Amino acid sequence: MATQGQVITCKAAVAWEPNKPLVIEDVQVAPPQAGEVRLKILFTALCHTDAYTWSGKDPEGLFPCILGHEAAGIVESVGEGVTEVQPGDHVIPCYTAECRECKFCKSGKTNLCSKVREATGVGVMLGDRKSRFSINGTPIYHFMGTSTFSQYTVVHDVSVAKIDPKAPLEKVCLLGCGVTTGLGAVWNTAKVEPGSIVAVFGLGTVGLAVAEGAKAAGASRIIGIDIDNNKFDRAKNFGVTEFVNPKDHQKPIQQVIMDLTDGGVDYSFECIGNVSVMRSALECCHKGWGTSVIVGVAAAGQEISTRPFQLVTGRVWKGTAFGGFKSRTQVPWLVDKYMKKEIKVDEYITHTMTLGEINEAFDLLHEGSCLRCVLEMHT
Ligand SMILES: NC(=O)c1ccc[n+]([C@@H]2O[C@H](COP(=O)([O-])OP(=O)(O)OC[C@H]3O[C@@H](n4cnc5c(N)ncnc54)[C@H](O)[C@@H]3O)[C@@H](O)[C@H]2O)c1
Ligand SMILES: N[C@@H](CCC(=O)N[C@@H](CSCO)C(=O)NCC(=O)O)C(=O)O
Ligand SMILES: [Zn+2]
Ligand SMILES: [Zn+2]
Repeated sequence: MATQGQVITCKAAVAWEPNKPLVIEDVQVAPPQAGEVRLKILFTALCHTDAYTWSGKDPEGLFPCILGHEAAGIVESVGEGVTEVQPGDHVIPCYTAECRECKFCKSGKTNLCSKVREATGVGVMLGDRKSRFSINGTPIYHFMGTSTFSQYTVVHDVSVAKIDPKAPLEKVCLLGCGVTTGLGAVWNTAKVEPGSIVAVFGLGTVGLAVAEGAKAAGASRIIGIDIDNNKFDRAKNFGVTEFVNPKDHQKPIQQVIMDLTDGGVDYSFECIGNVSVMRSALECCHKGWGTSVIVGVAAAGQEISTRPFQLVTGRVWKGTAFGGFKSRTQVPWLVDKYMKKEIKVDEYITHTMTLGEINEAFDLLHEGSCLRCVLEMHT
C-alpha cells in the first residue's frame, strides 16, 4: 500500500521520562514537509549518548522523546523541494547536518552546520517548529534530528547521507556515529602523522575506532588506557600496542604515561566523557607540541580544568563532533571504504537484538563486553 502523503502508524521506543524504561508505543509519523525526508529505519545501534540523554543529564534532553542516532534505512517519501534523495534510496541519517550553504559549511574550517541545529536541539523540525511524531495527538519530541528508535522517522534533507545500495545496512548503521567519530578524531581533528605516539583513554567503540584510525595513520605506539583489564585483548585487534590500567598505579596516570614515553605522547584522545580523565589526557601530552582531543560527552554542569601553564608550554586542547567529518559528503565515502575492506565495522558489533528488546539492549551497553548492539527494527 502506498504510504506517501499518509500518516504512518508504526512502533517506536518512547522515552516518556528520564531513566524510566523505554516503552514500545504505536506512534503516528506525519508525512515529510518541504525540505524533509521520511525514512524507514531498518537497523539502529545504541550509543552512549542516547543513554546520556535518557539519564536526564543532557541540557538538550526533552521528554517525551524518541532517542536514537546511529542507524541506516531507506527513503520512504520526500517533501517538496527535496532533490538529492528519492524513495528507495539507501541512507544513513546524520545528526551533524551539512547544508553546504551556511557560514559554517562554507568556512572550510568545521563540519558543524548551523542550518537546522537550533531546531534539532529543541526536538522539532525547522519548517514549522513542530514535531512529526505524535501519539493520539500528543506530540513526541525528536532527538538529535534523527530519532532512529522508530520504525519510521522524519529528518531534514540536509541530514541524509545517500549510500551505496549494496552496503549491508545492518553493519554500516554504525557509521552514523561511533566508528566514524573515532576515525575522524584521528584523521581530521588531530591529523596524526606516521611515527606518532598516541594515547587512547577509554576502549569502548569510540576509543577502539581511534586506535584503528591511529594505526592506519602510521602511529608507532598506541597506548590504550582503561579501568577494565578485559578491554586489552580485544583492543589489540584494533591496533592498541600497550595497555595501562590506572588502578595498577599509585602515580597519577599522566605521570605514568609521561614516564613510559620519554616526556609524553604526541596525541591523546579522551573517549569516556570524564572531565578528570580529560585533564589527565591533556597533561600526558608532550611539552611543546602534544595535542589532546576531547571526544567523550560530559554531563551538564561538568567543567574541565588544568593549569594554563600546560597550554603556555605548547600543549593543545581540542574537541571533535562526529570526528570532524562532513556528513553528507563523507559518510558515503566511509561506506565505500568499508565495502573495500579498508575500515572495520563488523568487528564493533557484539550483539544484535530487536526493537522490542531495547531496554535489555541498554542494560547490555553498560556491561564491559558490549561494544555496539544493533537492533533489527521490523521483526
Ligand atoms: N564527540 C562525539 O561526536 C561523540 C560521538 C560518539 C560518542 N561520543 C561519546 O564518546 C564517549 C565514548 O563512547 P563509547 O561508546 O566508546 O563508550 P563506552 O562506554 O563503550 O567506552 C568507554 C570506556 O571507558 C572506560 N572507562 C570508564 N571510566 C574510565 C576511567 N576513569 N579511566 C579509563 N577508562 C575508563 C570504560 O571501561 C569503557 O571501556 C561517550 O561519552 C559518548 O557519549 C562522542
Ligand atoms: N546535547 C549535549 C551535547 C552532546 C554532544 O556533544 N553531542 C556530540 C555528538 S555525541 C554523539 O554520540 C556532538 O556532535 N556535538 C555537537 C553538536 O551537538 O552540535 C549537551 O548539551 O551536553
Ligand atoms: Zn553517538
Ligand atoms: Zn550548513
